[in-house]
Amino acid sequence: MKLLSIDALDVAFGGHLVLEDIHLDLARGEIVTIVGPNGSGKTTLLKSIIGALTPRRGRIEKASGLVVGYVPQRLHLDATLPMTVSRLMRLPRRHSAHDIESALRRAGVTPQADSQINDLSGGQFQRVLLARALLSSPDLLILDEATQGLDQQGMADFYRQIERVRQELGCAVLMVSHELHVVMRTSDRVICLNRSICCAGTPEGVAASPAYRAMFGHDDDDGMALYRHHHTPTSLEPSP
Ligand SMILES: Nc1ncnc2c1ncn2[C@@H]1O[C@H](COP(=O)(O)OP(=O)(O)OP(=O)(O)O)[C@@H](O)[C@H]1O
Repeated sequence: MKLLSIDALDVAFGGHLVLEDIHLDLARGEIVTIVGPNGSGKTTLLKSIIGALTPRRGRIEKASGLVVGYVPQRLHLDATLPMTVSRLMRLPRRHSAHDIESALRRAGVTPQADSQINDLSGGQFQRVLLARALLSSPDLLILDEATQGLDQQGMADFYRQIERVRQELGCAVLMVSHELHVVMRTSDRVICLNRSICCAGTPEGVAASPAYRAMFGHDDDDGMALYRHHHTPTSLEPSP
């Protein structure tokens, strides 16, 4: 069943067309990653899906009652204002202490509810944002560069957590990432965006496509080696 169907979508800022003729379907339970250079329209596409931007043309159809959880690219918090984990989790809606605790656990982080946000590591903070998006038990989880600022290990751990969440909730995941090597291991499908969709398909198919190679060169060779290991149980498994 389709959760989301995007048809002939154009989005413009002023007279400047940022997304052109986007067609995209999402099914329950799949992990789809959008890759593309800076300014290629990735965030604009996610914001259009959550309804924060109005398209110039085209349609975005959502399954009836679709619940979307959104982890934004950045969350600017005033470092001088005290803010506890519990308070952040209750913005903008109140949730029970039990629900907050189970969302944090599901996101793989267990800070004390009265811990200060400013005292969390980058990885813990990203997981608190993920937990916040999980509070509504989403059918579709949307993440915009959720691993920005994390080191390689933190990133790999974070994406493993996303796979666990997908398994537990059965939700679809649509995410933007610049981490090509991790994307290749985690995603069912990759969409390569540069104002319009240049290529799309399985990670291996996209990585082999001329459009993708023209955009990203061959920097992903290590990542593809890891990816192949991942899918070839007889060869060496990638190191965690
Ligand atoms: N609110 C806005 N007003 C005007 N132009 C905008 C606005 N938001 C985005 N843009 C422009 O739209 C284009 C696409 O931006 P977008 O943030 O979607 O790209 P992106 O692929 O997510 O980039 P990055 O990888 O750097 O995050 C850019 O040229 C950007 O300057």
